[in-house]
Formats: sequence, structure tokens, C-alpha cells
Amino acid sequence: MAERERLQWAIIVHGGAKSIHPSEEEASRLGCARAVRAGQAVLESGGAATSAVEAAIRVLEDDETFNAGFGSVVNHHGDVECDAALMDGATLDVGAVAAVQGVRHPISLAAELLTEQTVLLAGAGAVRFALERGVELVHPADLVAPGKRESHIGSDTVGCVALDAAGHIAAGTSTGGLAGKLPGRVGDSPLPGCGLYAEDAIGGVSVSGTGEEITRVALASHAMAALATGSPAEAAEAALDRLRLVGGDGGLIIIDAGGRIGWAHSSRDFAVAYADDTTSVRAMTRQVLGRDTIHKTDPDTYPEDLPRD
Ligand SMILES: NC(=O)C[C@H](N)C(=O)O
Repeated sequence: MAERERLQWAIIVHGGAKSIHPSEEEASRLGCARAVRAGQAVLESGGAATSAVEAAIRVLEDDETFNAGFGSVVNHHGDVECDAALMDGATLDVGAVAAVQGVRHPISLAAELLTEQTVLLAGAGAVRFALERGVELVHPADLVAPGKRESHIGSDTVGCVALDAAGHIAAGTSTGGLAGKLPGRVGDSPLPGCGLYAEDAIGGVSVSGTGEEITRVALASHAMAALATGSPAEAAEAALDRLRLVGGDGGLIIIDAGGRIGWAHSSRDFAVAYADDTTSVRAMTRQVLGRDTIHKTDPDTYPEDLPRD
């Protein structure tokens, strides 16, 4: 197939690798579509990929459908502790935060760190940094959405990858982690090479799934390596093969340097939405790519007047 000319911009988000209850499918698709629309607005006005990723993830963090920011699952002690990261493929800068409490938008705290020498801040130090930088803080209990306190199900981290008009790629993640996790536990999401990676010359990837297994196989780095020889969907598939070695479940979204979008998941479902300068917002909760996926759903196309809450 002839190589496509590079697109002006492209963006994909995910709402987590998990089983999505039928009653949550529409909310998952709509939530992801809204997030894409927020990132798209940044990209269409010539904004940076890092800003688009932050804007998209902030929408997902505000949506209790997803396990990030408000609506995060609770840990073993009933508290929300969040991990998030943002990586700039132009500079290979990373900003990451782990096990933070009471930060309304962990992705914005990660963005604040992006230009600092420090890559990853955890716990109380990260919250102090948020205070110094004027990043919005809330009472930690205010991040617990009704219904999530009792819930020990669900593992629906959010993520985003974007390519901007200048050819720069960024990737981001945000999560409440795994329900019932030990306090202080940190998953793959804030770790470059595990939960995310971005490098302009290659592409960008954002991951969801069982964090310990994803970390053990450095999943994002495998997807990046596989992009050298395959399409984004093939690279996501190759990474999932790697994950099967340790028995984990997951999903990956990818954009390559040419703006091609792809994703795959071994979890039953994976809410995804995407758009580029030639395609309006499309969203779905599962698709056939992985040999372990069981359903096919044609993507819903969302018009300009995307429904609002
Ligand atoms: N839902 C998720 O993707 C969870 C995240 N990967 C973690 O283990 O913290």
C-alpha cells in the first residue's frame, strides 16, 4: 500500500481496557468522543500535541464513567490515589505523578512537571508541588464518585495520543489504578516505556490494563519497537503478544509518525474514540483485531453537535 501523506493532525483516546457493562457502553463512547473533541479543538487551532492530550484527558478525568480524576476507584483503605503522566515526543520530556491524593486533574500536574528536570513526583511531595504551582486541589474525598466507594470492579484508566500540525507527538495517561490496591501502590501508567511513550520520529502509545504485568514487560517500549516494522494496529497486537507472556490483560492506542491511528486490546472491551483532519469523531467500545477479542462493533460517528451533559 502506498505510503499516505502525513495528516495535519490526529488524536485518539481510550477509556480503559476492561469489561464494560452494557449500561455503560454509550456513556463510555460519548465520554471518549467528548474528550477527542476537546483535543481536536486544540489541534485545529494550531495548538501543541501536549496541550491537546492534556485537554482531552481533563475531560475524561471530569467524567465519572472513567477511572481517573473524579470517579477513580478507591484503594484498600477507601481512598482515591491517582497516577498520571504526559510525554512530549519532540523533546522526550516526561512529567509524571504517582499516588497523589486530592488533585482534581492529575494530568495537569503531570503537565506542570513536563518542563522540569524531575520526571516523577509521588505522594505528598507531588501535592506540595501542585500547591506551589496553583494546580487545582480538592478534598481527597471529593474525587470519590457515588457508587465507586463500594465498587471493587473496573480498571478503566484513560489515555490519549495526539499528533499536531507541527509533526509533534504526545502521549498521556491518567488513572485511579486498580480497585482495592495497596495504598502507595503505583502502576504502569506514570512510567515511561510501560504505560506510555512518545517520540516524534516513531509515534506515540498509551496503555491500559493490569499494571504489574504491563510494567514487567515494559509494554509501551515493545509497541514502539514494533512500530519500526508494522502499522499501529500491528504494533499494538505485537505488544499484546508480549503481555500474554506474563498473563496480563490490556489495550493500547497508537499514532505513528505518519499520523496513522491504530489500537488493539486483549481485554473484552476497550472504549476508544479518534479523529483526524480527514475523519470526524468516531467511537466504539470494542473491535476485532486481537485474536482474543470476541465482538465487533462498528464505530458510532459523532456529528459536530456532540451531545453534552
Ligand atoms: N485501568 C488500568 O489501566 C490500571 C492501570 N494500568 C494500573 O494498573 O494502575
